[in-house]
Amino acid sequence: MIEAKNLTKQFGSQVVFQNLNFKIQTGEFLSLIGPNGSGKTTLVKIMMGLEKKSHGELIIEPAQTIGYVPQFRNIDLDYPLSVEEFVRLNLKFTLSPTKRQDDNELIKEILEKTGLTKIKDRPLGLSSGGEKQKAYLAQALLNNPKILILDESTASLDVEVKMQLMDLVQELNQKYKLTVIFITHDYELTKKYTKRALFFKDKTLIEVPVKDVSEDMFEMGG
Ligand SMILES: Nc1ncnc2c1ncn2[C@@H]1O[C@H](COP(=O)(O)OP(=O)(O)OP(=O)(O)O)[C@@H](O)[C@H]1O
Repeated sequence: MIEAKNLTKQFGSQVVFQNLNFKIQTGEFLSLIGPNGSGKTTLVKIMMGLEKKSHGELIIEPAQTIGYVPQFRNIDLDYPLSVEEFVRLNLKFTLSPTKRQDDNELIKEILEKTGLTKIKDRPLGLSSGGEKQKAYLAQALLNNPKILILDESTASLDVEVKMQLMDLVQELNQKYKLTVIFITHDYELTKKYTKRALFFKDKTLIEVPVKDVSEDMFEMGG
């Protein structure tokens, strides 16, 4: 479980958000929504220990490791690594043959889980947008996370490809009780895949059941 108590973040005199109070239960699939600049990325950075909170508390059990899938960015056609080599980048280098054997097993399992086994030897640069994004997802799964954060990971993918990626994430959520936090500006995906939204409004965070999520919550700006 993740719990925030009066969590506040300021950059200098600029208050990004104040007095956030929320709980995220293990195995939940929820969206984190709100206008540009409302604090979504800042909040997940605090969760990942990359940014410091200003006041309040954020409690995450130590065993709840976090995997992070970034926004889709295209990769050059001549990028030199294969899909499998790219996924391996997140493994720690080891000289131990036993550890290497375990790593090989792990990579095999992750490629299988993410549906990348068939194309593992293909140059990543020549893979489709959806396949590239699955490779980022596979990297995020390497450390056996209990919480997966998707940071606008479906933005700029075709609708069908977005759905395929989200179907895969949903399967992982259900099979492994993975907690999924989906940062998004996509109304349709929020409605289809998540049960609940945390909505940034007026520098605070409101908990909204998915049936009450409306399109105007996704309007850009502030
Ligand atoms: N390191 C920083 N120093 C100063 N201000 C920052 C820093 N990081 C973020 N901010 C500011 O904090 C606010 C929240 O930014 P954040 O990136 O968390 O918003 P967001 O909701 O993720 O936006 P978007 O939907 O556009 O990605 C913005 O006003 C941003 O300019």
